[in-house]
Amino acid sequence: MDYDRYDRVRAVQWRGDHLHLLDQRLLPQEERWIACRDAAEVTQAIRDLAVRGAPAIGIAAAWGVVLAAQQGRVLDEALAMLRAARPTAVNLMWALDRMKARIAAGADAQMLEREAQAIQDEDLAANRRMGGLGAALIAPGSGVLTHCNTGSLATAGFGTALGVIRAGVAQGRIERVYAGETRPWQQGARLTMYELVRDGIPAKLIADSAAAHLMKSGAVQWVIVGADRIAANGDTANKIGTYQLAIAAKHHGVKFMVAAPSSTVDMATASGAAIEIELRDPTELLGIGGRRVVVEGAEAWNPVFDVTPANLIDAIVTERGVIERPDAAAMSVLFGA
Ligand SMILES: CSC[C@H]1O[C@H](OP(=O)(O)O)[C@H](O)[C@@H]1O
Repeated sequence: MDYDRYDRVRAVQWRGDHLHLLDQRLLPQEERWIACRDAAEVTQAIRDLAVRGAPAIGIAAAWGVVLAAQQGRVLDEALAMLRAARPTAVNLMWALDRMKARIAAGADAQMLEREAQAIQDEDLAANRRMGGLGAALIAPGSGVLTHCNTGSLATAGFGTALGVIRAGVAQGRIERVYAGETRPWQQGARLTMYELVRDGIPAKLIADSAAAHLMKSGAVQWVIVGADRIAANGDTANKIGTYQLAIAAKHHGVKFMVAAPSSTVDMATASGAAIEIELRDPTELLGIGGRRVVVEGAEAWNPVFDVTPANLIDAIVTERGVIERPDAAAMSVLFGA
């Protein structure tokens, strides 16, 4: 199926001697691009969420290694700096481990450039494949709710959960799309709605706190989300708020789908209990759009991911295939023990 009309944003662009990033902190009000010219600048862009989204940060980090190689930097230091940029999305570590293996095999800067390009190209192909596999699970006439941003801005293009939604709309299976605003950083309000409006896909933004009420209304049959790390038993770390969506979905008989490439699967982590949850600066919670809304002197707790247990997930969709009712045994069939 031709999805090209749905896939025009490329937020991470390699330019031969620098990485060109669409600064996601400013969207949708401003489309500003930044140039990262060394591994330190790539690390800062990841840490500051100028580039974000599990696959996208892995891809950006891979290009950061290429810059370090081109500049004759100590590659182990560049790898360690990039790896420490954010703790939860395993795609970051997966991409860096893949670059490290090429370095250990004697790859020069040109060979590392080809490896980084392969990582980016494989992600786009995986998303296109996942879109079709996930959409096939959705009955015609369905409504879906998604959370955070899992589209072209979070990946090499097309998206993971948003890729399933794009494919489901293109196939006429999805009739209603709802996006949660996703406090505090508003990936849903600012980024997912930006992508859907550009695609011409009708969608309604909802407050995070309206999700259970929406499910109770019968308007949605699936909650479809991305992932930052899927443990060996299927427990899934994703944007904060995902866990409570899964609880509400179970209560209301709404199915719950996780869509993620195999680079998000971490078979070395036995369960969600072992996944490090990133805590970000509490000031991100004390304001909105850069304007403080909470009284001075107030404190905040700002975990930006949570873990949804596998028993609340109906399907994990990857480019290798679909795992329905995920558990350790089912995960090992596709990803090995
Ligand atoms: C396509 S996975 C995107 C994944 O990453 C997001 O987190 P962040 O915006 O903080 O990088 C969120 O968890 C999404 O599901």
